[in-house]
Amino acid sequence: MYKLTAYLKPFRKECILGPIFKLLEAILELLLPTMLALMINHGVAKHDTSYVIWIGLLMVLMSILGYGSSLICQYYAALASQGFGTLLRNKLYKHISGFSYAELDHFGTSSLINRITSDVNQLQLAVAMLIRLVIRAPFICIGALIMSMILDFRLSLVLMAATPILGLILYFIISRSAPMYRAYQQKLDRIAQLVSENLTGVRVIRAFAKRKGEKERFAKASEDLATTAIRVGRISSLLSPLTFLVLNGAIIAILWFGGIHIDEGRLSQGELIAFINYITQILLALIVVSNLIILFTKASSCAGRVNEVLEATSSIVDPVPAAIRDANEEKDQAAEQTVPVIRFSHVSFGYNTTGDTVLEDINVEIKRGETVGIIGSTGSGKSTFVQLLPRFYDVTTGEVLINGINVKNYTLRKLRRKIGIVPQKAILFSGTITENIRFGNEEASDEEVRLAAKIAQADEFIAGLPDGYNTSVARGGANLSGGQKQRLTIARALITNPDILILDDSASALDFITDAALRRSIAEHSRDMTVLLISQRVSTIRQADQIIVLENGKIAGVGKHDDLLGSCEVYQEIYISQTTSEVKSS
Ligand SMILES: Nc1ncnc2c1ncn2[C@@H]1O[C@H](COP(=O)(O)OP(=O)(O)OP(=O)(O)O)[C@@H](O)[C@H]1O
Repeated sequence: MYKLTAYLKPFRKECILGPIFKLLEAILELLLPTMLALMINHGVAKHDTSYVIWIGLLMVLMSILGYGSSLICQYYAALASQGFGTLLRNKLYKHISGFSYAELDHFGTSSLINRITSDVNQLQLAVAMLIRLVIRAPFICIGALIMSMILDFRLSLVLMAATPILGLILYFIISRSAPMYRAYQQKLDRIAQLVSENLTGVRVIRAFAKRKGEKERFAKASEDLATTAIRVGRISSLLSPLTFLVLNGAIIAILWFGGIHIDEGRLSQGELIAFINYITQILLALIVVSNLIILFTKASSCAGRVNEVLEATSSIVDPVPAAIRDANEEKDQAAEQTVPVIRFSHVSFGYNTTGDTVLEDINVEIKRGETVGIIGSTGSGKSTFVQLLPRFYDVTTGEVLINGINVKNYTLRKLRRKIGIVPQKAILFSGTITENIRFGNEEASDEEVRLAAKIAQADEFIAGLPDGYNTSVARGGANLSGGQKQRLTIARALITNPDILILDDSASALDFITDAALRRSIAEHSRDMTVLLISQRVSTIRQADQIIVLENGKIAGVGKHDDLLGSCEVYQEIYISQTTSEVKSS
C-alpha cells in the first residue's frame, strides 16, 4: 500500500490539515467529560447555578467548534480521496492501454475492469478514512486513557488490563480474514467475467437454449462468492461484540471498584461519571479502530492487486533509438522495391499463457502489392501468424521483417500505421457510421470516408439507411447485420491507406458475390497495397498471387491455387471438402 502513497503527494495539504482539524475535534471531545465532572462537583453539588450555566455554555461552544473542525476535516478528506482515486484510475488506465496482448491475456479483461473500478474505490475509501479517523481514533483511545489515569490511576489499571485482551482479539480476526479478502476479490473477478461473457454472448446462449445452464453457472459462481463473503463476514462480525464484551466487563469492574473508591473518599461522583464517559469514548474509538483495521486489510489486498498491474510492464515496447535509426533507413525507396515487403524468417511462437508452440519454423516471403491467401483448419495458427506483424505478440524465436527491417526496430506507432488490420470479430463503437469509419483516420475528408465505404462494398447499404452516413451505430453495432459490420470495419482499415491490409476472415459473413466484388474493388483501388486474406473458403483466396497453407502451426504449402492442388495434400483436402459440400448443398 505504501507504494501508492505517491498518488497522495498532490494532496499533501489536505492530508496534513484534515487530520489536524480532526485532532482538534478529538481534543475538544476529550475535555468534555472533565468539564462535566467540574460541573457536577463544583456546580451541581454546591448548587451554584451560574457556574453550571457558564460551564454548560463553554461545553456547547466546544461542541460547535468540534463539529466545525470535523466538517472541515471531512471536506479535506473528500478532496484528497477523490483526487487520489482519480489519479490512480487514470494512471492505471494509461498503463493498461500500453499493455500488449500478452499482458491482457495474463490478467484477463474482467479482472482489469474490477481492479480499475472496485479496487480503486476501496482504496479511495481507505484514504478518506485514513484522513478522518486514523489519527483521531488512536488519539482518543490514548488521550482518554491518560485522562482516566489522571482522574484515578488505580482504577485506570482495569482499562490497561483489558488492552492485551483486545489486542489478541484483533490479531485473531485479522490473521484469519486477510487471506479471505484476496480470495473474495478473485471470485468477484470471476463473476465479472461471467457477466461479460453472458451479456456479449446473449444471442448465442439463447440460440443454443443454454440459458438454464448459464444461469446455473452464474448461480454457482455467485454462491461461491457469497460463501466466501459469509465466511469473512462471520469472522469480522465477531470484532464488535467481542470488543463490547471486554469493555463492558471493564465498565462493570470500574463501577464496582469506583464505588469502593467513592466510599473511601478517594473519588468524587463527578469523577466516576467522567471516568465512565472516558471508557465509553475508548470503547467507541476501539470499535472505529477495529473497523478501520478491517477496512485497511481489505484495502491492502486491493493495493496488492493494483500494484500487480502497475508493476507489469508491457512486453512489447518501442525500440532503443539506435534501432529506430535503422528502421528510418527504410526510407530508401529503392531498397523497399527490392526486398520483400514481409518476411518471416524461422519464426516460432507460443502464447505465454499456455506455453504450447503455435507456430513452428515459419519461413515466408511476400512481395509488395501481392494478394496473399492464408488458409488452414481452425486452430492452425492463421490469426496468430498475422498478429505477429503489428507486434500484437512478439515472436519466440526467429524474425519478422517488414521492408527488410525487423518489426522490433520500428516504433509501434510507425509500424502499426503501415498495417490496417480487420479482426475476425467486427467491433464497432457507439457513434455515427462516419465516426466509426473515421476512427482509422480522424483527418479523413467526407469524400475519403465515402471512397473507403465504396471499396468495402458498404456505400450501398449505408445509402439505404434512414440517416445515411449519419446513422447512429448502437453499442457494439447491435443495429447492424454481421456482414454490414464487417464491411464497416474493412472501410475503417482502408481509410488509413495502409501498406499492408490484413483481412482476418473478415468477409466470412458476406455472400459470394459481395465477397468477390470486395476483393476486386480492393485490387483495383490499391495496387501497391499488400493484402493478406485469411479465409476458410478456397473460393475467397483462389485468385491470390500466392496461398500459404497452414497446418498445426507449420507451413504445409505455399504457391498458387493450381500448383497447390497438385502438390499440397492439405490444400487438396480443404478444396475437395468444400467442392463436395457445395455440390451436396446445390
Ligand atoms: N490468446 C491466446 N492465448 C492462448 N492460446 C491461444 C490464444 N489465441 C489462440 N490460441 C491458440 O493458438 C492456436 C492457433 O490459434 P489461431 O487463432 O491462430 O488459429 P486460426 O487458424 O486463426 O483459427 P480460426 O480459423 O479458428 O480462427 C490455437 O490452438 C488456439 O487455441
